[in-house]
Amino acid sequence: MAELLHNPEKLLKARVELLQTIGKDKQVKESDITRLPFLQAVVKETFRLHPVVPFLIPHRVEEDTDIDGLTVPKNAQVLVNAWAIGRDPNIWENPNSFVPERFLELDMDVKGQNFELIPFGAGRRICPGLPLATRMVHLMLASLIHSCDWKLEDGMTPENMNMEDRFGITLQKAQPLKAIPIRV
Ligand code: HEM
Repeated sequence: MAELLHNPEKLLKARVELLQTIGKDKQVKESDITRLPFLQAVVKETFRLHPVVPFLIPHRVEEDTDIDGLTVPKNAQVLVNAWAIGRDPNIWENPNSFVPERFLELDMDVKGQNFELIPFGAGRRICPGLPLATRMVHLMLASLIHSCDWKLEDGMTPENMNMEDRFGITLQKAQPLKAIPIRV
């Protein structure tokens, strides 16, 4: 929601997609999500810029492991910086910009097959809550956009919003978002 309010043209685009696909008077259902490619792109772009668990969960190496000539010794604790991977300029064009459209042309998802985008981790310890979480995130975001229009609190504009992240086990907005719903 913060990125959408920071980029109102993307919010409008997501809203138009919802209105054209679902209509004004029906509620969004889980089964509608596959018909909402722009909404899916918005969620991927948000996971890229603001991964919920920025360093994943710490892993311990079971045996000396060679990666591209670098030896990671047995018992080392490994943190995977998903936040930095999501903003790596060698991978992403305009890495710090919120451009959901980039995913419309990319065959890439968040299920651990594309190491450029791993908000749920990958491999045998990938998040087991992924199917539930992705359904709920899409459904909640779609419902918020579809049922209301949104504005920022007084004095706040898209340009002067603070979009910095605060790091911990989970990522938070450095300055919490205050958004005001407008019934439509
Ligand atoms: C948007 C929501 C969520 C995100 C982004 C997320 C992300 C993650 C990440 C990054 C990991 C670590 C993976 C790794 O280190 O390779 C993880 C682990 C885990 N997640 Fe989630 N998660 C979410 C929701 C959920 C939900 C809804 C559940 C349960 C219903 C859940 C249960 C777990 C469990 C049990 C683990 C530990 C798995 C293991 O170590 O084998 N997560 N999650």
